[in-house]
Amino acid sequence: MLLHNYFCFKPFLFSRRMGLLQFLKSQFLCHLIICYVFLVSGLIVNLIQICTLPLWLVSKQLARKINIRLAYCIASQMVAALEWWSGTECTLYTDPKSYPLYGKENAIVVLNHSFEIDFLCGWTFCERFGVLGSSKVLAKKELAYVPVIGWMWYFLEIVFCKRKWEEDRTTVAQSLQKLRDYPENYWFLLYCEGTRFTPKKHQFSMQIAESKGLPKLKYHLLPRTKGFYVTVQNLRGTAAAIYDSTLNFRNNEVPTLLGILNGKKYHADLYVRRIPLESVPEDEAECAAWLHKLYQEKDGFQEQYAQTGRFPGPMVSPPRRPWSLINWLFWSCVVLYPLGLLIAQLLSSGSVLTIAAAVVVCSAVSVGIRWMIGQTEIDKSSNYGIKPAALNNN
Ligand SMILES: CC/C=C\C/C=C\C/C=C\C/C=C\C/C=C\C/C=C\CCC(=O)SCCNC(=O)CCNC(=O)[C@H](O)C(C)(C)COP(=O)(O)OP(=O)(O)OC[C@H]1O[C@@H](n2cnc3c(N)ncnc32)[C@H](O)[C@@H]1OP(=O)(O)O
Ligand SMILES: CCCCCCCC/C=C\CCCCCCCC(=O)OC[C@@H](O)COP(=O)(O)O
Repeated sequence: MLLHNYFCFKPFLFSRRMGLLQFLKSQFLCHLIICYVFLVSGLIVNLIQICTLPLWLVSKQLARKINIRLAYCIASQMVAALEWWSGTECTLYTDPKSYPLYGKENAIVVLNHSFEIDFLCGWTFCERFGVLGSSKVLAKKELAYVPVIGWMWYFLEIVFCKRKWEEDRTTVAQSLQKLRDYPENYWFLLYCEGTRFTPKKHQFSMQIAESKGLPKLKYHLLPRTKGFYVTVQNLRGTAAAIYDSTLNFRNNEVPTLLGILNGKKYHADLYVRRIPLESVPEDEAECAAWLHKLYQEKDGFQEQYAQTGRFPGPMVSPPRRPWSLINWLFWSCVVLYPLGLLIAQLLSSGSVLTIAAAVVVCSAVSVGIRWMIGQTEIDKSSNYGIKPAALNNN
């Protein structure tokens, strides 16, 4: 019961209306198994990543390729939870001429930051276009310390920022330069809003828009232009295009990672416009103005979605691939078999002390995972964007 409360799930009673599978998906034991597989296999992968360190000195490109596959082992488990466990559907609205290029070139993805699982939907599209292991992001530094994902990112050469421009201007540019000879295609994700959308942050950022004489946005925070400019300048000649991506969910749903774990099915719609990188101005002020205009257009697309329930352009549903499920089944076998043996041994030992110790370890794992899930929750979002930079409690 204690463990159950940590996960804050609504108690489910098996009713005739609810299928057996749906009932199973809502069970705490299933969640515990999924989280256990994720955590233990993730830590094993982190350990293997550490073992690749000497290889970086001998063959950097080989070390990168190995780490791309290792990262896939972790990230695709979360994608499997979304597409195979919860059955969430992902529809793409895009120009059919651009479609064949997705996954075949390096690109900078500009995405709205309004949903707790927007990063996971991004990952799902990465998986479907074969760039999941290599995908990158400009992430806040705090995420580097999150076990499994944050540690994996270190080996993936993810670009971290402190959201303090005086410090970021050199470190971000240096990290981006290192990606110029990356051996496989990647998408570099940039949340130009810099933080997740909340009504308070929106109000604050619109005051800034007003003070700058910029039109107000209804569905986005005012974009930060410096990270965009530095990314475009440093990836020019390497990235072919900007993928301007606007995400929303059907039926005004507010998706969460806990919902996914609970087997709740959502329907994500993503509108993507491919914009050749050469059409982004090289001059910093013009580049900033270009980004502000882009966000005004994105706001228009969200307005259209709110009014009509769809984005412009033709729809396609890139098919889900079996690899994320196969990867999950593989890691389940690897880590559940020894766990089964251990539990059998524990029970046959009959030692109350050992069983109590096992329960304590199990509770600690649950609390750890709950903290990790908390990183995705908007009500635990930082104060960034509502206070002067010096007072930020990231
Ligand atoms: C076909 C399919 C296509 C697509 C599929 C979709 C996606 C898949 C792609 C890839 C997936 C890969 C990975 C996904 C996995 C996980 C990702 C998870 C999470 C990571 C996300 C984060 O951590 S977001 C937070 C970190 N990132 C950023 O902040 C990026 C944006 N920020 C910037 O660019 C900033 O400029 C900065 C960080 C570089 C520097 O920060 P600083 O605070 O110092 O900012 P500025 O100097 O820019 O700020 C001052 C200027 O901003 C104006 N402004 C606007 N609003 C405010 C406000 N509320 N408060 C204060 N200031 C504000 C201000 O006026 C200043 O303007 P100037 O004109 O003076 O610049
Ligand atoms: C197989 C399923 C396993 C389920 C258990 C998964 C446990 C969760 C694991 C890792 C969670 C960490 C993921 C990191 C991604 C968080 C993305 C994010 O949204 O970051 C917020 C950042 O942009 C802005 O931060 P603020 O809004 O300023 O604060």
